[in-house]
Amino acid sequence: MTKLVDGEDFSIIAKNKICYVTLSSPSTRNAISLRMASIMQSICVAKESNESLFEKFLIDQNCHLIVLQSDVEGIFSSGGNLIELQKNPAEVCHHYGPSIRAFCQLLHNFKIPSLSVLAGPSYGGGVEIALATDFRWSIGKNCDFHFTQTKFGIPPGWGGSLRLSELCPQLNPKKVSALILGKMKLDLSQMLYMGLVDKEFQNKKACMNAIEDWVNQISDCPKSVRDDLLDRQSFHNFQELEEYDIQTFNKYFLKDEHKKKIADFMKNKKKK
Ligand SMILES: CC[C@H](C(=O)O)C(=O)SCCNC(=O)CCNC(=O)[C@H](O)C(C)(C)COP(=O)(O)OP(=O)(O)OC[C@H]1O[C@@H](n2cnc3c(N)ncnc32)[C@H](O)[C@@H]1OP(=O)(O)O
Repeated sequence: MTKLVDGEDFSIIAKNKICYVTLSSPSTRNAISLRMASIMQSICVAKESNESLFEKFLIDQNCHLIVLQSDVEGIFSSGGNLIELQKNPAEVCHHYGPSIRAFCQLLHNFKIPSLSVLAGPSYGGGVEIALATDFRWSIGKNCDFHFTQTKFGIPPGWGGSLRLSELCPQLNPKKVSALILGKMKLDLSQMLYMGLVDKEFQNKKACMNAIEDWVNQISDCPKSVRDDLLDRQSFHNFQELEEYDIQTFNKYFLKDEHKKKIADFMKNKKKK
């Protein structure tokens, strides 16, 4: 196990090719503090053209998956830290929003998949953080999204509005605005229906087992195939993507590794 961030309320640890980002601030229901945001800025903002400390950590630790989780019972995150935002002047909080946005953008844009494990509800910016990852898996029934930003006279500011339209193409910008203006709540059934939650689990053990199995399957894939598949995200034009998929398929089709894996599969079938 290797630690990038070892805070009491916010940690980033790599273990068995999984990077665990854990929120653990029971006293604020996992609100994102100024200190957490400052750490996010220091590890997510790249200096010059180099990779950020977080990206270097993920590469050096050979991580295949980023898991964003809460270890506070009954909450994922309560979003912006209202107490700190109330008592600090704007100039002290100048980097707060951009730092958290950089963290959310890295979760979404870095080449390996990212997953939020939702075992409790999220509020305001906490929803936006949960939306930043590629996938969301729920544990139990209470993982509601509460869009409370306008309760505080502010629109979402950590990328959540755009992510909603990306994840739910049926939610055009006008519908996203209407949802936020309504301070709406989405419950698990709605989130499953909208594709905002990708898998549901009855308990934490089942969810963690599924995460480990996913990473084992990723590890089982030859590195070059894994890297080529992960490079798909750099294409945004479907025609270029189709050409890339055909090119990479032909790169491996009936080559030695492909033939060997077919032979191993057939040999194991005979043993059964
Ligand atoms: C763009 C982002 C945007 C922004 O930055 O403006 C935001 O994210 S605004 C914040 C959006 N968050 C919310 O709307 C959630 C506000 N909190 C609540 O609604 C409740 O606290 C809840 C539902 C999270 C928990 O309710 P519960 O009854 O279980 O407990 P308490 O309300 O007594 O809270 C316990 C304890 O936690 C502190 N707390 C809760 N939320 C926050 C927060 N967002 N920031 C700081 N501290 C928070 C609360 O003050 C209590 O502390 P205590 O010392 O025990 O009084």
